[in-house]
Amino acid sequence: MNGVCRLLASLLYGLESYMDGTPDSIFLQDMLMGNTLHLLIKVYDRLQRFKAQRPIPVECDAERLTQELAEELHTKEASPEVVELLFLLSKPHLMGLLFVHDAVAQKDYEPELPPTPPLPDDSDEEEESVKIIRLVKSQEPLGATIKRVSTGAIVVARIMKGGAADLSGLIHEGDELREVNGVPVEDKNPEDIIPILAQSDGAVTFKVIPGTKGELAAKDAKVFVRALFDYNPIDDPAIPCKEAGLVFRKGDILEIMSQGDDTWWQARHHDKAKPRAGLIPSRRLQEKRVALRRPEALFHPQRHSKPDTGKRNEGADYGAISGIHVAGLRRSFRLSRREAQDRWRKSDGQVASQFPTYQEVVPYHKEPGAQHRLVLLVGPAGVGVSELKKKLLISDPERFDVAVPHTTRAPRKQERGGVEYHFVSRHTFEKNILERKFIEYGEYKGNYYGTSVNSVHKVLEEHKVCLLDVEPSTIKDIYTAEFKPYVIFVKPPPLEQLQLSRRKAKVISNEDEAKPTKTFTEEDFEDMIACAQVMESEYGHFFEKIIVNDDLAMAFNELRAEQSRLETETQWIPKTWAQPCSDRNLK
Ligand SMILES: Nc1ncnc2c1ncn2[C@@H]1O[C@H](COP(=O)(O)OP(=O)(O)OP(=O)(O)O)[C@@H](O)[C@H]1O
Repeated sequence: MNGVCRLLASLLYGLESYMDGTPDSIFLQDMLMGNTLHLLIKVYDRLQRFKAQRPIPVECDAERLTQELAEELHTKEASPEVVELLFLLSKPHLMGLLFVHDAVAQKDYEPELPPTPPLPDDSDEEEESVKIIRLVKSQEPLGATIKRVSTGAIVVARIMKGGAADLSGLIHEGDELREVNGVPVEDKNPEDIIPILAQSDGAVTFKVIPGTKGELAAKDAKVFVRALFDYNPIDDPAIPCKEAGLVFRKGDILEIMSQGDDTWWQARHHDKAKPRAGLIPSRRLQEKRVALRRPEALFHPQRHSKPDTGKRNEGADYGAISGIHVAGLRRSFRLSRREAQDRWRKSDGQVASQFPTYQEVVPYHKEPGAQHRLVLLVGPAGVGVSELKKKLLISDPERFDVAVPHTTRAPRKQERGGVEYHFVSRHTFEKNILERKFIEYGEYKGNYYGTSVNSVHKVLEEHKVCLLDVEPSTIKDIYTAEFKPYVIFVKPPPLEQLQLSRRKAKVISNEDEAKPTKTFTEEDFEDMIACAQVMESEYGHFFEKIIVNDDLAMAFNELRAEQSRLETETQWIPKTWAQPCSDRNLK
C-alpha cells in the first residue's frame, strides 16, 4: 500500500510541470486525485492484509443458506424483526456479497486457460493428428533436444529425465515439431529454432505431430555404474547437444536413467540433488572410441620397472633400513616380484570389459563381523608404498596386518618359519605354483618368493585389514567377490616436489653392492613419474583411491582416513561381487 501511495504521490509531483490545462492533463489529474482510485487502493490494501492472514471460510454455500433461512422465516409469525430480516436478506447488495463470498470460498475464480490457437485453414489430412502443447517456461531449460531427420522433419530427439518437458508428460521423443509459438519450423534448422524459444516469455506453444517412440523411454530399468574415464561434453565433437551433456570424472558413480538410445545414454550423478539427466556416451560408443585410440597407447613407452641386473643385495630388507622386521615387507621378496616376467595367470573375466568404460556397481556396506575388504596398494618402484604400509601397520597392529610370504631360501639366524617367511622346498613351491596357490610369485637370485592365497585368507579370517602391495597387472587376478579388493594407487608428486621431498631418502642401490642403499638419482625420479603415468592409464580403472605421496605425513593421514571411511561409509562394488553364484575362487 505504502509503495502504491508513494508511487501516486511522486507521479502527481512529477506531472506538475506538465499540467498545462489541456483536457488530457485535467483528466489525468482528476483521475489520480479522484475518490474512486483512492477507494480502490484501500480495497487493495484490505485484500493484501487478508492475503497475509489467509482466512479460512466457515461456510462455502452462504447463498443457499440464506435462501433456506428466508423460506423458514416466511412460515413464522410476521413480527417486525422477521419482516426486517426478510427485507435485508432480499437486498441485491447482500445477495451480491454472498454470491461473491461463495465464489471465493469455493475458489471458483481460477482464470480460464486462454483458448488454444485456431488450427490453420490449410490443414490437410495429416493435420488431424496434430497436438497443440502449451508449456509454461521457467528459468530452467525445457529439457528437450531437437534434430533434423533424413526426411527433413524436425523431431524431438531427446527428453531429459526430470526436466520440464519430461515432467509435463506432453512431449515425447519422436514427436515431429511443426510450429513454435505460431512460427512454422519445417524449413528451419534446429539452431534457428532455439532463438524462437529463447525469445518467448512465459508460455511456449508447440504444434507437434505425435511420434511413435514416445512410450519407450520410461521402460528402462535403473542401473548404477562407476565411470572409468573422464568425460566433458565440451570436448566431444560427436555429442548431439553439448548443453545436454553430463560432465563426469573417472570414479564418479552415475545413475543410468535411460539406455533407450544405442549411442547416447542418459545419466545423473547419484549423489547430486539435480534430478535432470544429462547425455553420456553409451558403453558401446565409448568402447568403440577406446578401441580406435588403442594403437596409440600400445606405442606408449612402458617402464614399469627398470631391467634388473640381479646385482642387488639380497640381504637388504626393510628391517635393515628401518629397524623393523615385518613379514611381507621383505625387500628380497619384493625384488623377486619385480623380476617376474611370466604373467602366470590371465584375467578371470571378472573385469567389466577389455576397454574400461563403465562398471556396473551396487552399494555395499560391510556387515558387522564380516571380513574386511582386501586393501591393495600399488605404485611405481620407490614411490613409498612400503613406507606407507609400514606406518599403517605400526599405527595399529591389532587392526592391520600383512600376509606372510613363502620362500625357498634357507632361513637366516633368528628367522622363524611362519613369521618372516614360510620356508618351503623348491619342490613344494613349484607344486604350489602348478596348483595356482600364489597370488604373485617371482624368482630372485635362484630362490623363489611368493604370496599365497591362503596367507591372505589367514589375515582376513582373523578379522584384520590385510594390506597387500602387488604389481598392477596382478589386480585383475584377485578382482573377485572373495577378496573384494579396494585398490589404492600411491602416486608420485610432480618432479620438483618429488626432488624436494626425497632429498634425504634412500633406495636400494643396484650398482654398488658394497653399499645397500643410495640416494635417488634424477633418472629414478623421471622413471617413477613415467611409470606412474603408464600404470594410471593402463590400470587406473581399478583404482578407487589415489594418494599423492608428496609430504609423507600428509599421505599417511589420507591413507588412515581412507581406511576409517572404508569401515563406516557405504561403498560401491562391482555388481558381480554381490552375486555369490558368479564368484570364481582362486585356488
Ligand atoms: N613422502 C616421502 N617423503 C620422503 N621420503 C619418502 C617419502 N615416501 C617414501 N620415502 C622414502 O623413499 C624411499 C623409498 O620408499 P619405499 O621403499 O617405501 O618405496 P616403495 O614404493 O616401497 O618402492 P620399492 O617397491 O622399490 O621398495 C624410502 O627411503 C622412503 O623412506
